[in-house]
Amino acid sequence: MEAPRSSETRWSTVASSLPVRNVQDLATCSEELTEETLKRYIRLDIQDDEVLAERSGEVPVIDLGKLFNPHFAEEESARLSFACEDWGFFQLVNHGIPDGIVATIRSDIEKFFQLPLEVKSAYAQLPGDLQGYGQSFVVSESQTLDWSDMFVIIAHPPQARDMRYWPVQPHTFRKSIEEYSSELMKTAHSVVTVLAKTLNIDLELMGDKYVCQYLRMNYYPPCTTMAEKVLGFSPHSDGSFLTFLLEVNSVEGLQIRRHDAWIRVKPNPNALLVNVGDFLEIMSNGKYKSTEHRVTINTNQERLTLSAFHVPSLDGVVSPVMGSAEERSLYKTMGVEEYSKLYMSNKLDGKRALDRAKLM
Ligand SMILES: O=C(O)CCC(=O)C(=O)O
Ligand SMILES: [Fe+2]
Repeated sequence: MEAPRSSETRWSTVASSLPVRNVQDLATCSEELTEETLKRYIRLDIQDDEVLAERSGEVPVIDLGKLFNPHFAEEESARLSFACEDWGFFQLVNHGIPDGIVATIRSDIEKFFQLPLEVKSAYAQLPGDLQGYGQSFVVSESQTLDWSDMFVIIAHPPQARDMRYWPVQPHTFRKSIEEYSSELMKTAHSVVTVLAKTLNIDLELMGDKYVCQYLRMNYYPPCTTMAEKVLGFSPHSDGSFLTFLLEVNSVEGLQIRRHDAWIRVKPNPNALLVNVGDFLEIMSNGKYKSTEHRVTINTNQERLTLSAFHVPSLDGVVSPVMGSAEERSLYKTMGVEEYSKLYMSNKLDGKRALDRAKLM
């Protein structure tokens, strides 16, 4: 066992979460699925939301190979820039992570969540820790709960890893996490290099070198009785710089907020779904948008995903970088740790952390 590292202890002061019932287990215990237990998950506010199913294929598709091919680079970079400005989301194809590595991590994640609860519980979150097997952040007894379980580890930088959370079952898991993580670091670096150019920001200033990578495996069990009244993940924007989502089993569920409605995202098994996080919105002075999104639940199919959050180092500071001397700064300069605390506490008072970073 390794000693806790400084970044881990620091994160522990950022957040602490209340323990709640395991959702995967609850979903399979039919005698427990009473109105009383389900009450904590029901949302009265989502039935009237407009969902535009017919637009699910519209998320921009960006080809990483083209971004580095002299024949296409200019045009593809412009499309990337448009995607970040107008959508805050894009499907990244030709992303360079070998098929075998993606296939193994997909099957390891499926196998992990199939393990008995007692086995998974060995990785339960320690009090105040963001890492481990458990639920999304819960701050009060009255908070509406998400219909999902998750498993979070820090994968990068290697010295920030806490091996107590690295699963030993299935036996290939540690290796597949390690490989996926390091391939994704390369892919992310390529994307950040192009984004820096589109924003005319020095790559050094993008903080890419000091980024931490959090891997969060999400399990959304089906809800046989009232799928349309619960959410797997309540609406939020990501407290990251960039997020890279791998849809592990291609079961639909993610929705993006767009023009006051929700757009369903059709899973693309060959792509990584990338989104702009709050820190990139701040750094680009609002040019690139950290878009709200949520996850809905199916009646009979489970959804599995892997989110990789690329977050600036807690020691860092994020400030808007202006394109010209005339441009007005729209966001405060925020310490990453200070912002992360705001982000974690926003469920308490319902105010978005990003709005509090705005200068108005
Ligand atoms: O699982 C998904 O589809 C989305 C997960 C997500 O939004 C997140 O992890 O921040
Ligand atoms: Fe998210």
